[in-house]
Amino acid sequence: MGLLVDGVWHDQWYDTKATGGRFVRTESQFRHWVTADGAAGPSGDGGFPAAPGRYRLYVSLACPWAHRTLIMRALKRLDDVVPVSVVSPLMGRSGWTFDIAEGSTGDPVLGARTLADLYVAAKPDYSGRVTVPVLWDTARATIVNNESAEIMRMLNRAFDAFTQVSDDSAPAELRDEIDRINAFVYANINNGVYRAGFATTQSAYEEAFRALFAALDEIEARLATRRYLVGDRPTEADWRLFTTLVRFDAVYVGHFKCNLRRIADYPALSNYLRDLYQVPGVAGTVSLDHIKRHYYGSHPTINPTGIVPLGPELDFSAPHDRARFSR
Ligand SMILES: N[C@@H](CCC(=O)N[C@@H](CS)C(=O)NCC(=O)O)C(=O)O
Repeated sequence: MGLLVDGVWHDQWYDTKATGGRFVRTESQFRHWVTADGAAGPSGDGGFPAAPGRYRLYVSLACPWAHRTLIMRALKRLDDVVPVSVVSPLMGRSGWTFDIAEGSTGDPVLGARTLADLYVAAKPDYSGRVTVPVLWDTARATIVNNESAEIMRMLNRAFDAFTQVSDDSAPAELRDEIDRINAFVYANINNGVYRAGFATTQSAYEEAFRALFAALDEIEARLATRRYLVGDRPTEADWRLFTTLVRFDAVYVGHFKCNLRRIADYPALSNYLRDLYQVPGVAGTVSLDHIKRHYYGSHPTINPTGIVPLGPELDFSAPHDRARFSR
């Protein structure tokens, strides 16, 4: 694990000293948008028109943020339109790599050895973290965007001319409600598990842990009376929650010490998780192998032996009770 300073790689762990042991996630820096016609989006510059095969998505199958973009690509059936490269699950001293022997698909575009090579190719003096997901533009040889929330919204609509799937997972009339739930889920659950797991003081851990389980209780209550978080079809809000839930019992309970309850102990959340998993296309985006190998193998300050636990037994394909809610 490390970061780039003026384009040079430095191998160092997160610095939590300045923040009282709290893990604070940094802002993504590449914020251009692919749009249907190449006009500028909500941030960054224009000049990135949607086109089949032009943009490549770089993901880790382990990473919950990258995972949400991969789900959107699967739901919109953009597999041939936006090709994907998968990094190796292990994030070691060189950060994310394209080590094929370790499970990466490699990088056919630049023949890069590490993800940092892509960041430097896009911006030779880049300073900051080298994170997945990355949306790369092969025409301009640069990073369009490295913020998963925004890449999700691009995949949701910008490529509609090249897919049969016109579904909108963030429809305008539900947008305010989706944004409200997303903010709550992000702060307390998606990022909450990391704030618990990467805390370096007891009080920072306890603060994150309490907020996490209070939020899960609140979402459990909401999902006891409705099939999805917002509206009567799965929306972006559900997919953003899903990527944390699907990792929870395998990784966050043990590795990140989020062990008050498992998702399996929540009746509504566990059925909801299976319901979403069984949506066509979604199961193919879930790799518990990459997920477990990444977390247990890449954080030596938390798990120095790197031993990957064999359990728990999980079956997301088992029947669920969610069809009782009318659509
Ligand atoms: N805000 C970013 C966060 C992405 C992120 O933090 N990804 C993690 C993997 S789960 C990463 O690449 N971390 C490497 C690092 O922090 O050095 C997004 O949602 O796209």
